[in-house]
Amino acid sequence: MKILFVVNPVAGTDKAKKLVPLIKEKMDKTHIIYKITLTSKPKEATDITIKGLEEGFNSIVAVGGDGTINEVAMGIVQKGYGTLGIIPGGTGNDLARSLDIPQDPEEALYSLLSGVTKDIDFGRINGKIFLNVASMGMDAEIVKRNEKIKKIIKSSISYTISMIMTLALYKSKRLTIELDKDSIETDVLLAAVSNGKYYGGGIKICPMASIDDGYFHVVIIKKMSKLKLFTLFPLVFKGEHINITDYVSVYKSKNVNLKFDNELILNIDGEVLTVKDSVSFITHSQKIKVYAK
Ligand SMILES: Nc1ncnc2c1ncn2[C@@H]1O[C@H](COP(=O)(O)OP(=O)(O)OP(=O)(O)O)[C@@H](O)[C@H]1O
Repeated sequence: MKILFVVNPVAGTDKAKKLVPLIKEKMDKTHIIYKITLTSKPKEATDITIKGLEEGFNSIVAVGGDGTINEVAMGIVQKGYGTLGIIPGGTGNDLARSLDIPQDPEEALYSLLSGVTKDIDFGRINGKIFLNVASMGMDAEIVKRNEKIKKIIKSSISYTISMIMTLALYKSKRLTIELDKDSIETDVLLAAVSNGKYYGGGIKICPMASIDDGYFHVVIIKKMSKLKLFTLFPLVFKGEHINITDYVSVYKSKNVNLKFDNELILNIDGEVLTVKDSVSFITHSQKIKVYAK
């Protein structure tokens, strides 16, 4: 094992940066060759990963949130080798949660050093990859709004505030959802293409999603009255919304194509992307090796 730790100093409003001394202290007690590199700008983690793999580091550990993990994974996918490690240092850390990686950074490091790995699926969309959840509709608007609010309120409560504001203001969107075996046209509040179970800081959007089964689970929440929405929404936190079958459907599919008028805001592993007219989510035949049990 030769490990490169890629630390995003701004992840989790500097939570990841504060983990550097802990990583040094614990790693110095081992005989493992390691290096710690801090990113200096967005997207740089991909280039750092590629360079690290070329220098002979076989394990690249993302120290940050889901955005950092995604960028490191992109480097591993581009090179076609290397094992991904995760030390949760972000705000939400939902992929770690979906993978049962401890939220405590020290425990996550020990778990990683035990060397157990798992091959996980990932999806492709417009040249990007996603490991956890790609979603659209109300929740993508929540993430977009949260990007503004978290600059003012530097705490995970910003997400709750964004959520309440969006619940009150959001209008549904007409989508045609093409799956392997079905095509559905409906007004949706939210649709989530899930590889992992959790997003948004622990919301169990898709309890039946399995990160290594080769499929996406697609959760579709249909248009409903605001009153109904306020009663149904709390159920999402525990994954109980899927029992409200009048409004919520779940499909299993290898590929998903969405068609819509004008623009759609997507939330891909916590990052916002705006797309036009249509977008496809494709399961990739390649897998990513991750330190997880
Ligand atoms: N040095 C840097 N300066 C500014 N932004 C950076 C830097 N390094 C990485 N980034 C960007 O920070 C963004 C957020 O990272 P990340 O998702 O890991 O943290 P988070 O948002 O706190 O956690 P989570 O997604 O789990 O809620 C990413 O889009 C990444 O490109």
